[in-house]
Amino acid sequence: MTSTTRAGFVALIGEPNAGKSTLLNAMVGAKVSIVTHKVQTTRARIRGVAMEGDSQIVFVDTPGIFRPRRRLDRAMVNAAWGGAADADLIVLLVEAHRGLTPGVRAILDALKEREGTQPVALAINKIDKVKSEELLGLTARLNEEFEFTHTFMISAERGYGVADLKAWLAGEMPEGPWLYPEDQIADLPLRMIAAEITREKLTLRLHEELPYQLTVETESWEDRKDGSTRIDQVIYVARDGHKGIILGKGGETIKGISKAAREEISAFLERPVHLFLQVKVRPGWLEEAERYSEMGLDFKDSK
Ligand SMILES: Nc1nc2c(ncn2[C@@H]2O[C@H](COP(=O)(O)OP(=O)(O)OP(=O)(O)O)[C@@H](O)[C@H]2O)c(=O)[nH]1
Repeated sequence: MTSTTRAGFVALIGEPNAGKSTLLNAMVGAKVSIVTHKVQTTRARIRGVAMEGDSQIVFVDTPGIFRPRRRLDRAMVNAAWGGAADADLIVLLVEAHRGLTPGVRAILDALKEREGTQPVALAINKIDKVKSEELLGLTARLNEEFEFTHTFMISAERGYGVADLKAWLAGEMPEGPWLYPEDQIADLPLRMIAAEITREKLTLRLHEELPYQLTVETESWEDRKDGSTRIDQVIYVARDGHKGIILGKGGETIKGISKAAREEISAFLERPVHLFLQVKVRPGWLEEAERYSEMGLDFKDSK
């Protein structure tokens, strides 16, 4: 008998400090932990990919959903809900010892407006901090407020209940082919951030000259024994003329972009980086736009 593969997106939401990063690391593995605390400064939304049996679970980021402070954050709020809206499933993380705070209430209100769009599971985290009677009371109260598909009681830090949650998520993912090749999973958030940095440098350098139909993909990633990382990226444009703009006279423009991007990626990874950029014309780019938005990169609002 052949087994069926499953793949889908899960949005982990909750107040700051609820334990999202800790839970993510517990489900995905250590590599993401380097990224997660810095990832909010980027617009890349994929925080990690977990495999469980034949299921691939892609965790999407929801940066700063509930406390927009600056204008930039506003855009992130939209992006964040975008992430949640595209997700097959939402997991709301609530801290056991803090319970139904005004922040959690605000999230529940937002969820209620979207009720029915997708299943929402409740994960009460940090259960190591409370007594079981309190936990039962809180579970009941939260379930009165919102109709959760399922309630989990976990300690992300100690690992209690994490395997159950992960197994359940795996079973809830829609049937379909995996979204990412298995050998790229560990690096995926890094790959996306690196691509996003290069894209940002293109934007800064080219301003309004920047072709709207443009995308950056990290094609290969190699952590070398000498402690450096080799990254190959392709900048895809829709027309030949766009390629010329990006290269600049004698390749001056792309050189400048490459240097700026390399420095920032290197600072981000905290290791030396060798960055190789290539510009390719891909006329069918627009038709593929859908694919990129699936990957969590939203080109429309970044013009
Ligand atoms: N006692 C206890 N502490 C936990 C548990 N899970 C996470 N923490 C702690 O809670 C704090 C916040 O955890 P994070 O994973 O950074 O929370 P977050 O939701 O990603 O926070 P933001 O990045 O601010 O949104 C850290 O100090 C964790 O060690 C748990 O199950 N039990």
